Amino acid sequence: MSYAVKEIFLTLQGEGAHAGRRAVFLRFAGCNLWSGLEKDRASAICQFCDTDFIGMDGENGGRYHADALADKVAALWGENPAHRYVVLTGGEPMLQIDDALTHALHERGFTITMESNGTIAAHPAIDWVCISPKYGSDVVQQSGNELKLVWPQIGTNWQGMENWAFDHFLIQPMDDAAGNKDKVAANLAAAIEFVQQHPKWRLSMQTHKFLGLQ
Ligand SMILES: C[S@@+](CC[C@H](N)C(=O)[O-])C[C@H]1O[C@@H](n2cnc3c(N)ncnc32)[C@H](O)[C@@H]1O
Ligand SMILES: Nc1nc2[nH]cc(C(=O)O)c2c(=O)[nH]1
Ligand code: SF4
Ligand SMILES: [Mg+2]
Repeated sequence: MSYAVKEIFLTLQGEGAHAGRRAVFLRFAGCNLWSGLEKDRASAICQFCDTDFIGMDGENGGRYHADALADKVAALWGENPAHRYVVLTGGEPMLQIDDALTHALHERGFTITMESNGTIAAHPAIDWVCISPKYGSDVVQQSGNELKLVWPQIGTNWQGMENWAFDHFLIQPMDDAAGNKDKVAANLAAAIEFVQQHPKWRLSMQTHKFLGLQ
């Protein structure tokens, strides 16, 4: 099996309970909730995506086998073997993650986080499962480490999600893919209001966006 990779880069985890942690990001190409083409955005299940995940043309992108991919992740991490941390994202990473890749990353000492929309069951070897549900999709992965709900999503049954088996419940304000500042401000206000009303949930900011990181 080979993997279609959009990009791989060293940065800090920007979101969630591990925000601020040094991390190699491995972004897989392709998603099951949107083609990634702007012409399809309005008819997609997930319409607010902030990410280009089409093709293999990004930094260190390409088609890799498991060992070559894990070697590339390790090379980007660098010499220090301690606290090795990789974030598998996309696109939808569960379309491609398998035994061979998780094994190759673990062999090289990495702790593996995955950012997934939860429509495909998480691979059991992943160390930290972050699920971000999308309204209108069927979330089968209702357990893990963090549930990161982008807000607002009209119609979302967040009350039902409070019974899912996660350690952390996070609300992340929806960024506007078209860059509309008024929408961004309104979404931030709605997210703050939500957390003020529902203390089970904590605010997750996309800190990389204001830190100037990738
Ligand atoms: C690009 S997605 C890739 C992983 C997976 N497909 C998913 O949706 O979880 C990575 C994270 O960014 C979040 N995200 C995407 N677009 C966003 C936006 N416009 N505002 C805030 N978070 C966003 C997703 O919900 C997810 O938590
Ligand atoms: N720095 C940084 N942190 C992130 N956390 C989740 C991200 C993602 O796109 O999955 C992301 C990302 O794209 N960049
Ligand atoms: S599910 Fe994730 S990668 Fe797919 S379109 Fe939505 S936010 Fe983007
Ligand atoms: Mg991102």
